[in-house]
Amino acid sequence: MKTAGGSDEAKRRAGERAAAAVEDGFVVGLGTGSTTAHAIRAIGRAVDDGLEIRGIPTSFQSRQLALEVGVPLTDLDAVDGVDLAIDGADQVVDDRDAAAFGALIKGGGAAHAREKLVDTAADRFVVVADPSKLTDRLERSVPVAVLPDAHSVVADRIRALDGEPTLRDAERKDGPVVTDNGNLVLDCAFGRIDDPDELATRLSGIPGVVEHGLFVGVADATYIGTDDGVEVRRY
Ligand SMILES: O=C(CO)[C@H](O)[C@H](O)COP(=O)(O)O
Repeated sequence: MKTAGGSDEAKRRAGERAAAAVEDGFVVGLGTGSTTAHAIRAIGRAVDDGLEIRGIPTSFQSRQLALEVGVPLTDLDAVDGVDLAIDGADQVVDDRDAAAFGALIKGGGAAHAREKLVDTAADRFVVVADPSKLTDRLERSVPVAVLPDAHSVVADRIRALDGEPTLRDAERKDGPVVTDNGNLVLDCAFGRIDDPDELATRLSGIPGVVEHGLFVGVADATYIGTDDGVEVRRY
């Protein structure tokens, strides 16, 4: 599992703090990545101790981990709503004076399409992160999941928005990353993103784009694990 950036101890603190917010009877969105994995394991331990919840995984990875640790699973079609979603992020705007305070870039694990579906369906969406994810302005490449047939035309449209798209290569497989839903991923560098909301609208308007990794106005809070505690930002 990818663990780049930030200490695993900080990730564990953030994940376990979020898991502690899960209440009996909850339907919980289970995000993807190394930080959320700590939350899923903690939820699994709570289920062992009698907590009754159902989880909705956002990826093959989170589904497998949930099954391994005994978290009962369901899906969006089978529930009336999602009480809480817990998910990681690649960058989080942590400038209280910025209009985009709390905006995220996600998709480092190429799971952002299902993550956005589940995270936005939740009554409450909590981001779990370590301090390496915090930034004044978003500036990492934005993952854009595209229909396979559309990757070159979408890449042209990204260039027209002054972005530099790179088709994400797979590791230990020839060719590109193929997402859990059979899409390809363009990692799109835009430099510093001053208005993520506007960029998000433009990206969503490109035919062939399945979903992009800008999450603007979606998170309710971020739990930031540090080496000696957890800081909470509320939006
Ligand atoms: O968006 C994601 C997957 O698509 C992850 O949540 C994001 O990449 C953070 O992962 P990690 O907690 O391993 O740093």
